[in-house]
Amino acid sequence: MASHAIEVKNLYKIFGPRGEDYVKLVEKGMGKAELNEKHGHVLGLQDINISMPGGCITVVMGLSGSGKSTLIRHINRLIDPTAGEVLYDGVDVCKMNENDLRSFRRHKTAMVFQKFALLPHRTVLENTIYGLEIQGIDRRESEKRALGWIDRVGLQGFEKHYPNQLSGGMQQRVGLARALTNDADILLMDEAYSALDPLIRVDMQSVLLELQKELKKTVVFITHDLDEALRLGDKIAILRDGHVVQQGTGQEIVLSPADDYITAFVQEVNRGRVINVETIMRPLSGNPEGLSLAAGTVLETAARTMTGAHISNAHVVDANGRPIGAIDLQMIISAMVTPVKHTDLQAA
Ligand SMILES: Nc1ncnc2c1ncn2[C@@H]1O[C@H](COP(=O)(O)OP(=O)(O)OP(=O)(O)O)[C@@H](O)[C@H]1O
Repeated sequence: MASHAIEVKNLYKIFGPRGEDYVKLVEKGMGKAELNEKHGHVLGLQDINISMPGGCITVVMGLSGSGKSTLIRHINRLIDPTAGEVLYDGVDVCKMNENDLRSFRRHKTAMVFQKFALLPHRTVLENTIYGLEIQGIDRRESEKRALGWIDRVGLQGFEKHYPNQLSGGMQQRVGLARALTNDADILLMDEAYSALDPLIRVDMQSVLLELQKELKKTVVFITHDLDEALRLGDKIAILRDGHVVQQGTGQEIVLSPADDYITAFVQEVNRGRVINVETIMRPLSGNPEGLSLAAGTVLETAARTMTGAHISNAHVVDANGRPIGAIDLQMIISAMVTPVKHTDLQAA
């Protein structure tokens, strides 16, 4: 069975008329600044290798100009690569002929944009139905589907409203309903929530997570916000100057940042709300002691539960209630405190 995974392999994008000529130089170590200075070409992406598992949310994050948008646009080939492959279910999107590409874009991918991209003169229903209309789907069928999604994103009662009658969060819900209506396996979300107020943004993250539990789409979500990445990402890839600096789960990145760039990103993170008990537990030796904590419990909750019960030992149990490890308050507190960097000590 197809996994609906996306594999990005050895992907390069060098902007400029003769990008291909410079791949070798970049492979040999020429960086973005030098390529621009000496050859007037812009290094957009450099040797990107990311597996985006089917049915999971992969977050691509990085500062402005790091290559996030360039990368996501390769997935539906709005941008052609200079070298490399983007495989979907094993087929290279970069080698598809025009017909296959059109069909892939229309049926397999849907995009949600930061600026909503809603048509102002169309109602919520008409906006949601738009993609189906283009596909020539029967009006009654497409209306039924669109109304179902409008309902699922919490906009029932607003079907006849126009975009300018809706708040930003509601407009983004329309964007999401429209994207879901065409039943694509891949959902591409480019800074989709970045323009929203913080509370609405968290609200929209919850909507996505709730829907994803059931829909299991292959979501590629671009953001420059680490909290958002940690909340949404089953997997996170962090870009800098067009290359991947680190990829892994949020826990892996917060616990072992690959370099100073990532350390700076993760420094402000509330580790107690990100790291799970099973990430730091030690193997059981002997009978399970103290409180029982479910795997998936974050450290902050574990600490609160243990201190509330005046018990400093606990064991972690899996979904079947089987003990899988042991933990104590000291381990929890150590993991919650950001490690002091060597350079900080020297500066002190
Ligand atoms: N069409 C283009 N021509 C030349 N250079 C480009 C083009 N598109 C992007 N770039 C350059 O490629 C690099 C990556 O840009 P990209 O827009 O992918 O970054 P980003 O991480 O999405 O940034 P932002 O968060 O600001 O959108 C930047 O240096 C950018 O200037």
